[in-house]
Amino acid sequence: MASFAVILAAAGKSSRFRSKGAAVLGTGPQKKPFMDLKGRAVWVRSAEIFSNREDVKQLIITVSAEDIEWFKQKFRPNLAFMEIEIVAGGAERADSVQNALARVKSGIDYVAIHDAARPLITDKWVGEIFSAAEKHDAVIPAVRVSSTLKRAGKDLMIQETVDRTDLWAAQTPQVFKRQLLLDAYAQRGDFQATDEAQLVEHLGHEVKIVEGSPLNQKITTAADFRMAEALVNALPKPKGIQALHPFADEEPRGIF
Ligand SMILES: Nc1ccn([C@@H]2O[C@H](COP(=O)(O)OP(=O)(O)OP(=O)(O)O)[C@@H](O)[C@H]2O)c(=O)n1
Ligand SMILES: C[C@](O)(CO)[C@H](O)COP(=O)(O)O
Repeated sequence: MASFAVILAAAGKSSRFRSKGAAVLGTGPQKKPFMDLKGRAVWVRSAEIFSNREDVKQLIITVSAEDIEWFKQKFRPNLAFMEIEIVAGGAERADSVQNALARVKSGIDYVAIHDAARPLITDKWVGEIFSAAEKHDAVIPAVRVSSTLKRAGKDLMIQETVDRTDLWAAQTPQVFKRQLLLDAYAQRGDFQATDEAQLVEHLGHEVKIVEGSPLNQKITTAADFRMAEALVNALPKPKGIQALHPFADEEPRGIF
């Protein structure tokens, strides 16, 4: 069986989430990975999909250095149960991932990087992406762009319509052969890639898309959080988690 390390990126500032007038939700940092999503924190919902898997041999989460002590106290049971290592995040997402990548054990075959802010991931989708990674060494989930795309100036006046043919919106978990990702980051310099695939593409290595689901949305704004609240109980529950959480008895209202 191939082995996977999973890096959960959760060290962002959530600046687009904490928009003006956003309700203060509970105590602690008002950051999206820590928000309670129908009984479980956003990051816990993302992590549990991976921690349940036999092929996941290491779980690392990036947390902003300023939040680490609070995070350790607040989520001590979850961290202990899922055996998650905490790594201090960096200024940008790529910095955070690089910090975590340095901690991946040498015997691991593949590294998956998942936005902790994508809590609606399912075991089925992860299985599809992990299987594809064993064939292609570098894979990402993505969905076809379905809206017409416009480029606009700062005045929001449209400058052009962008041809959306063959355009895809990248998602996570992005999965790579461990050495390939190490090589990609070694070449990074100070390039602030917004996803890991860009760095692997820069190496000239092919990256394969696995068609994903629009339900694997990233919580960026408060409106995204409200959408996630509406969707979360419609998704299949992660295997083996039912007995551990207070909302386990809620039947998923199937939209699948
Ligand atoms: N320096 C950073 C920036 C982002 N992330 C993580 O990467 C994921 C995707 O990033 P994004 O949605 O942009 O989160 P934020 O950077 O927090 O959002 P914003 O740009 O609104 O501040 C999130 O789970 C975020 O916590 C990270 O680990 N380290
Ligand atoms: C990695 C990602 O989710 C792929 O779409 C996206 O690039 C993250 O961007 P963000 O600005 O860091 O949320």
